[in-house]
Amino acid sequence: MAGLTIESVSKRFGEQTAVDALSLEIEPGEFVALLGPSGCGKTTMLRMLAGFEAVSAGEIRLGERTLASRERQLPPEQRNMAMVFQSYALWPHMSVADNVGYPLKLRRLGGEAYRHQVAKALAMVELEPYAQRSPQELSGGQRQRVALARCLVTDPDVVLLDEPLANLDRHLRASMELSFRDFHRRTRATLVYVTHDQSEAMALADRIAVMRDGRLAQWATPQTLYRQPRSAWVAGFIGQGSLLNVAAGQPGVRLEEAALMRGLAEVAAERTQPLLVRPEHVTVLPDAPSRQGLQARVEGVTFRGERYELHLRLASGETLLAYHPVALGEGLQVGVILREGWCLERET
Ligand SMILES: Nc1ncnc2c1ncn2[C@@H]1O[C@H](COP(=O)(O)OP(=O)(O)OP(=O)(O)O)[C@@H](O)[C@H]1O
Repeated sequence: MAGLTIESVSKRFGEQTAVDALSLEIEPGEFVALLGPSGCGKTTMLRMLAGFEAVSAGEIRLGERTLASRERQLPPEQRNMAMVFQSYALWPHMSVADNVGYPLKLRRLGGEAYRHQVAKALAMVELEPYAQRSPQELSGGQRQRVALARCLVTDPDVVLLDEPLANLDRHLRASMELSFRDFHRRTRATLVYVTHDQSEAMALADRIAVMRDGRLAQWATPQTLYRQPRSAWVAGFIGQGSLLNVAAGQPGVRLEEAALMRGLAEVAAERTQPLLVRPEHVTVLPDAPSRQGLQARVEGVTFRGERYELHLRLASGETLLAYHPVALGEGLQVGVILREGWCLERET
């Protein structure tokens, strides 16, 4: 199997740059998410991988083979990639099996080889019992699995997915996340998955390319993005947390409790290093008689089932999000201890 290389790829539509010198090195069999807000260029990047859009600059390669450069654009059917769209685009008048086999018919495959490959693809998404049904007789999740089987039937090197769960309700999305992971484990296909939903990207992908305005903001595992986001923008996009300024540390450094608490005690003018504090690293002391830690006021309380989210305001005026096992009254003065924080790049 071959890896997918995206090297300094740009796409311009007239004056507008939709993708700006993006580079990614994707391992064979890797599950990669392109994540970012609406308009950041995710779909344009996917369409350039598929061959539906030409690149304005840069190069896309699968192993040693150049798929796209300024001089050379391989047509979609010669790339051995398959794409799954948000709308499943199934033929309503064909059975599930015929829908799945359609790409094979286009390649003029018939007989036993055809039947075998359709059966294998249906088994991959656990839809064998539904082979003779029409797509109208299936649930949204099952239709999505038919679309997956149809893209798998030709044994593609790379599967491209454009917000494949966007049309499903929340409950179904969660169960489809599990079936996507399962699907990936069984096929070991290289998957490139476009989404604007960070929790979906975190749950599914081996690595995530976070995009902003056509550029790569960070390229890392979900764990690294959560624990070591490069900038305040990435931190704000991934998970929950608070941004404070501290007089300690430098970008890319983790601060432990003692250094962090000292750095926060400084006057505002000295506190120039932006810092991310995740809510699970905040300890709230509701009735600290010694007035330990920083002082804060409870401004809002939200019940989240297994815990409460506290919206706190520090004496400095900055806001801080914390988790707490029980509800606290709004307006209550509390002490807070920040057990760790992550120093971010200063935004330019
Ligand atoms: N064919 C086109 N002609 C002109 N501009 C385009 C074209 N396709 C996309 N764009 C512009 O390029 C930018 C990136 O669009 P793209 O669809 O790739 O974003 P996206 O991140 O996939 O957004 P969404 O999540 O909303 O689908 C947008 O500003 C969009 O308006």
